[in-house]
Amino acid sequence: MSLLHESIESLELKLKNKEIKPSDLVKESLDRIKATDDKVGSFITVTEEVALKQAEALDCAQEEGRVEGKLFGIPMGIKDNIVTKDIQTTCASKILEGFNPIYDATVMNKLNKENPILLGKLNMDEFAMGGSTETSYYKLTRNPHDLDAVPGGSSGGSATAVAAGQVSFTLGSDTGGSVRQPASYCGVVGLKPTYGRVSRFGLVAFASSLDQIGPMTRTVKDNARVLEIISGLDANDMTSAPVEVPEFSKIITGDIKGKKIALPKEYFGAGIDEEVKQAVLEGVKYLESQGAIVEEVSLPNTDYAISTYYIIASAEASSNLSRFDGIRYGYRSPNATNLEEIYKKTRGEGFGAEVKRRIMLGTYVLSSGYYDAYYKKAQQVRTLIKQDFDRVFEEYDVIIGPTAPTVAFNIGEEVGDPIKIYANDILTIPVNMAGLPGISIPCGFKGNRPIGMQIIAKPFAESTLYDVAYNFEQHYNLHDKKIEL
Ligand SMILES: NC(=O)C[C@H](N)C(=O)O
Repeated sequence: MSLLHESIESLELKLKNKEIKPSDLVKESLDRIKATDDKVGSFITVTEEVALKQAEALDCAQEEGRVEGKLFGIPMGIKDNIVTKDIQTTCASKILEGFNPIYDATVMNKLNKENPILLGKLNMDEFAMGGSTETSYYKLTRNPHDLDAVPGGSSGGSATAVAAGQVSFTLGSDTGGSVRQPASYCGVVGLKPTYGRVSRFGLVAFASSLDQIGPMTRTVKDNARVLEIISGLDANDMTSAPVEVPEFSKIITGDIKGKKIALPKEYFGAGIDEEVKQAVLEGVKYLESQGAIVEEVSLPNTDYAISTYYIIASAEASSNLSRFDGIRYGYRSPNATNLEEIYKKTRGEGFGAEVKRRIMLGTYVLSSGYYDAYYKKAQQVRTLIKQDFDRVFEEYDVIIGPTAPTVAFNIGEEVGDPIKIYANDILTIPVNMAGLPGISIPCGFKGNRPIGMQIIAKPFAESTLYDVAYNFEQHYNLHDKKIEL
């Protein structure tokens, strides 16, 4: 088994005992990227030079007995919509080609204090708009379990880099399922934290009332470790919450005796693949055997989630993306002869079709005369969706269902049909609308394509999610499986 298939905890021990050096890990990571990335396509930018330099410095520190930080020497990859100082950050868009940010996102500052090693920036749907990573301007990403399948999206590269054993962990971002759905398709652990748990400062904004950055890992404990590092109040993000950050990785017990699990009937109804449904229900049966109490509930407004999301998210996107005007960042059309043309041509040439679709939709629903009919109505429905969850959480600790209605689909199968792609998020979007934490963990296969189980909890109850997920991981463990590529 390669080092990159070991847990962060186990690597930490080896590094402390000087059995391995940070440069061994980086070398293994770079070798694996070189051997596999032309097949899976996880990376937009590989930061080989930065990684080797960091490894050299950490090798010296280790020599001197200074193995400091919770991620000392651990190889990581970051979704390309999280800004990294002096390292190209493209959001997988032509409009940001060659854009080198002048500062690090808060999550990067927090990670860097723990001494991990950055291997590069990961592919995604353009500006995180999509569910298959097929809207990237730069390249196609393939599912390591089946190269004919999409990896999911928008954090497709973040999922494949972990699944293919290219790095130990990655960060993704989740606006309507973009961490959990690719985690589900690629058989890794992906968490969307409670809205406000993690600072969004330096995450290129898509829909600010929904976006959260989340860790993608091989194991539940690795996930908890990364979350406890990146969480916390940040003066640079007024929506980050002043709540205590537990040491999640230390308090996981996996004890779920007496925990009440709710199964929403809408999450197992029409449109959900039979094998996906069965795998999740079997998983729930196992949790019941561990002492949990399982009951059926209803989340009656689930049906309205997708239409509501595409109004709210597009409205916010149309406003957020107005900053890409050819003046301030990245690409500027060479064909413009005056200011007006700079705006129009830069945006016309720089944005892809899906991004343009959302900007137009968002501008439309915010325009006077339509605001009340669409945007205001969507905000009202969002409240109803949140109230559905509030009611269930009065009695239950967690809600469980599939992460996505199906396993990964074929590359090219849905890309021409946005409505089909949007429908894949039916089980993840409501969680963003209500600001709740949700995690996807592997729970089976359909053929060679992984199935994900989603666990949802009350705001800031990530430790409850981790307990249930950790318990299940002792029973169903996918992370030892090495994928041949
Ligand atoms: N960004 C996300 O979380 C995914 C969602 N599929 C979207 O395209 O908006």
